[in-house]
Amino acid sequence: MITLEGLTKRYGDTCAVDSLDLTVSPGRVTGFLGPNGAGKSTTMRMILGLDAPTEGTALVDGRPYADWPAPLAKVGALLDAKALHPRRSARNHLIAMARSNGLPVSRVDEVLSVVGLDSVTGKRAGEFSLGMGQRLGIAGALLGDPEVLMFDEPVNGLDPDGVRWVRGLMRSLAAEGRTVFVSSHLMSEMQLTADQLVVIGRGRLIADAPVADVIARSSRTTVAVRVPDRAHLAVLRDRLIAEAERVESADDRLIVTGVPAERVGDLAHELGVRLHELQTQRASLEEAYMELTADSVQYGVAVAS
Ligand SMILES: Nc1ncnc2c1ncn2[C@@H]1O[C@H](COP(=O)(O)OP(=O)(O)OP(=O)(O)O)[C@@H](O)[C@H]1O
Repeated sequence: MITLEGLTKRYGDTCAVDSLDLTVSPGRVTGFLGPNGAGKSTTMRMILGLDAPTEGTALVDGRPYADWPAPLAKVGALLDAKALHPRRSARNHLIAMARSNGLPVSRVDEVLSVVGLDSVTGKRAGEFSLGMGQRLGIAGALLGDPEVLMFDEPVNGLDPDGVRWVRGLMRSLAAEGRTVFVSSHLMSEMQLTADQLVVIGRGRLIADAPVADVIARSSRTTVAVRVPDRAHLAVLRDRLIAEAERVESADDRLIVTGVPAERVGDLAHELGVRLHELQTQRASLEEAYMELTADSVQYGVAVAS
């Protein structure tokens, strides 16, 4: 488990992370989202003790990362896949990591096989493609068989097959009861991979909720109702207007925002209104995310929609 309390990092006038309170729980994949410059990498660096907080604490299972006697066996992380010795082979890179952290060298071949690099173990890291570098970085994160895993943009540079592989890996690590904390800008991928979402903007917490809740709360999630009888349609519309955020009508249809389909169905039943269709039209995570972060984007240009 990762626990952040009042975590703050200032660089001069820039507040990169602003009083962040957060618990990242085991047994699920937690997606860490936010626009460029939101403070995701800075937060992850502070959890790993690579940056000192200006205020607040970042604890892993109740202790700062550096206080664990074998940190790599507690937390595995991929922050920067390019941070490799260019002339060292994949295997030697991992052997050096294992030796300096008191981990068994026998684990090296196991993790190389898990990430699918067993055929290129002798190749120099400097000759690796971006995707191979990502896989080697992930191998390094898995080396200590840690309970907590953090990945900063792990699918960066991976082909579709690699992206699917990372998705399966994250899901299986969480299913084993580990804490998996992963940042990404790929919303479609996060929608498939994550159970819980943490969204930050300008260093502040915007949302911490299950993926399904983030989508359900989006104003782009609506309920479509088809009512064959016009008088019934008007009765149901008038009743819904009292509790919905918005009700639009067109022909024999109502499009309702802010009331779940179950409630619309119950109301129709109460009012004796016959329905021909009742369907939730869910927003995509991307739509929900764009709405949540609309006020927090620092580096952007207007896009005509
Ligand atoms: N070493 C540093 N010195 C000064 N400012 C920094 C430093 N590291 C980060 N920042 C600033 O802190 C803010 C947060 O940056 P950070 O890299 O954590 O964001 P991020 O959410 O990871 O962004 P991205 O999605 O672009 O990777 C930015 O304004 C950035 O310019």
